[in-house]
Amino acid sequence: MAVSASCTTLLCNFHSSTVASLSPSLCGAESSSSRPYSLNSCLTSSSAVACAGSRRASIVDHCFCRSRSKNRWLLASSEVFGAFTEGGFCLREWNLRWVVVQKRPNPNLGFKIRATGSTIEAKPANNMPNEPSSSSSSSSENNNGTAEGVDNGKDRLAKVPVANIRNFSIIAHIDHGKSTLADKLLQSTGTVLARDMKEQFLDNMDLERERGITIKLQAARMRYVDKTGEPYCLNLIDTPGHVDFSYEVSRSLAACEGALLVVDASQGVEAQTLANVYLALESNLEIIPVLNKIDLPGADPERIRKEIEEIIGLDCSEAILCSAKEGIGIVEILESIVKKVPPPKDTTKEPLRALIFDSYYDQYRGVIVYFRVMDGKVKEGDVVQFMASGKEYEVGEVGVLSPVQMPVKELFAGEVGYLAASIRSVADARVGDTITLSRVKAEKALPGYQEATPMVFCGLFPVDADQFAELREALERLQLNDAALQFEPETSSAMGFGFRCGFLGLLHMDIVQERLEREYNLNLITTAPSVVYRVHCVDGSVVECSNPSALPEAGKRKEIEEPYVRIELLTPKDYIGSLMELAQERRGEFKEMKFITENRASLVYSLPLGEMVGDFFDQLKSRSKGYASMEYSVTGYKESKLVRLDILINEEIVDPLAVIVHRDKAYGVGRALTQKLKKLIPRQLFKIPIQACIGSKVIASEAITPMRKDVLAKCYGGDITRKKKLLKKQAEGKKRMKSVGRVEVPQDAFMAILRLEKEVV
Ligand SMILES: Nc1nc2c(ncn2[C@@H]2O[C@H](COP(=O)(O)OP(=O)(O)OP(=O)(O)O)[C@@H](O)[C@H]2O)c(=O)[nH]1
Repeated sequence: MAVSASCTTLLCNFHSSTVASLSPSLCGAESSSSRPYSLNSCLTSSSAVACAGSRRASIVDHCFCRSRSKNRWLLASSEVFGAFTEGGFCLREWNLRWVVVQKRPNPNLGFKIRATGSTIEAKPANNMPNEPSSSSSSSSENNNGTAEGVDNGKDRLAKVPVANIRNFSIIAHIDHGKSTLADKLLQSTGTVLARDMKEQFLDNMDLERERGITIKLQAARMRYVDKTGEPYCLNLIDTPGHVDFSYEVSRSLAACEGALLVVDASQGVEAQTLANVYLALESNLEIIPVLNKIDLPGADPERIRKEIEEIIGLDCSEAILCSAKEGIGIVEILESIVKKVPPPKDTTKEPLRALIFDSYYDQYRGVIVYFRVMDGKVKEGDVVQFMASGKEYEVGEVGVLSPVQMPVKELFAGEVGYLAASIRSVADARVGDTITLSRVKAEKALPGYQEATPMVFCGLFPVDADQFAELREALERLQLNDAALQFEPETSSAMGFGFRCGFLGLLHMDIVQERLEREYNLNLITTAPSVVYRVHCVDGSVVECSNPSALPEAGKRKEIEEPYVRIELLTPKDYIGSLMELAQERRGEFKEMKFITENRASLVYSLPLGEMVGDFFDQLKSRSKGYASMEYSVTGYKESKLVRLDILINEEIVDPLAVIVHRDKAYGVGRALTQKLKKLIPRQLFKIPIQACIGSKVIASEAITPMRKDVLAKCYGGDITRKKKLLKKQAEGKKRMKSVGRVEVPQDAFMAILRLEKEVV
């Protein structure tokens, strides 16, 4: 039965908080849901616009109000898919939207609003094929949980029994196709409209799209009706693949019961495939192997199937052959998730325990917390307590991520969702904390996550000193959504005021720096990255030092320890030699080598982390023609013969150029660094000496010759005394300039150390 209504073409846009403050009875409207709405303000809003064009939109979370005086109905929605961009009005914002229709639409049906020319039609979603609509929170109340007449995208907010919930994650080595597969799953379950689909849908940061990598984990709830007609709720948690972000992977795995292990059918098992599989096995997840990219000419699924069995010991007889790009094998994957991933335990009756796996700060709603309900249930209005911080808040909204936020009434054990409770500080609701109810507290918190510890540090200084306050604010904001980012103020005689910042790795550092420059318009100078050294002083104290220029004086130090990592390299056998050479050049201690298949070997080294911060990864890729991959984990600290190498430019120490190096490499580094700086620093009108020193001992020196003005140009003839006088005056001028002159050190110079390794070793 189609309910269609031609209507006045009025779309009004309100912020939910304004609307929600007015009661329907006050403004002459009846509501079919318990939410209050303001009809009057809706109708008189100046932001009402006529909708032209022939775009379509589907509406979720709708509710109806009727004007008593006029026989008209309003359809309100907290979210509208599809963009009516005509007239400069875009529906894809986080506001309540209203559409005036003349007949009351049936609230039990999902709706699509079709805008054609100057009319809007409201039709039940079932009658509009090809575009997944969604029903609503009201539909979740009405839905009886059957699959009859429902396609997958619709009713994804509907409650299904716990036995029909599947929480899973996708793990893979970087670029093996996680995000592409996630896109296809969203699309084929109708969670995202075909028209709205864009590559890497879950990667919503600009940087993620540009670089084609996943940085932050994302979650999406899908509805899948299996071949027998049984509806399932699938919660997908997408994870990043780069080694810097393996911390995020472990967080998402803790919220799941199963994982799709995606392996590129031409490249096979890579270092991070292994690392992530071990993480998944540790968390007792059901692993479903998926061989992706079978459309590639070089794909050899049979070989890779064997490789996975040999290396990981996982039964791959039922591995799914897939091409995420071409959409092959997607239904098999969905069926397999439903059949193989175990449902969560039904612990709804127990006191609430929900594990926070992510959070971010929204400037209007406070901290938004993403969590998985392990036991119990939580609903709007509940007073919850965050067990680690002890803070209590009243829940203002709970909802699911599908993948945009969609409010629901209640979340039960096994479900994944978000809550907003006007939480002011991220510290109150830390990732890894357990949420419980304030009136019925859980006895024990869930095991949380280890805190992410920054491994790489560097100084960030604004080029323009006036931007210091802006830099602090920008870092504070970024930190709200990136718990792994650390910073503290730092002062340097050469660079002025700035911050010493800690990152998970070089990629993380690069991303933060780029976001600061791009999103906050800051012009920054970054110093060379360094690791945290542990200095044992003669007076018995132990100092942790991430800033080479702050290393205690040689006389005060007893010994310096540096962090070591266990690094595993997976490489085709042809490159074993060159990779062993690379590891040894970087002071690596050989641990073991084994052939994981006939053609591929795994090399394990113990290596100082400081030697990896630099061009190690680039070297690994270039020496193996891109075929090798690596994975590392920090093992602890070890004593090393380290010294601080200072760089003096124009006889002044430039703190940010100081580096901590191994004693045996100091001369090589000193020489290469001074030569490199000579090329990078522009010539001045005076001579600039560049020296590398250990303590007061100069171990390498270079000089930048001055630019010379020809002061004798106008001095014709042979008056030698006049010429001498002019030259003397010029020499004095240069001396004075040298004493007061500032040498501008370009940004490239601070990064020179990163590109030295090849020249030194
Ligand atoms: N030919 C082919 N290419 C694919 C397939 N799946 C993914 N790709 C391509 O492989 C590249 C990497 O895919 P992504 O989905 O971004 O890989 P990812 O594992 O999510 O990478 P990260 O998010 O950085 O960890 C992209 O260029 C995709 O277009 C496939 O089935 N066939």
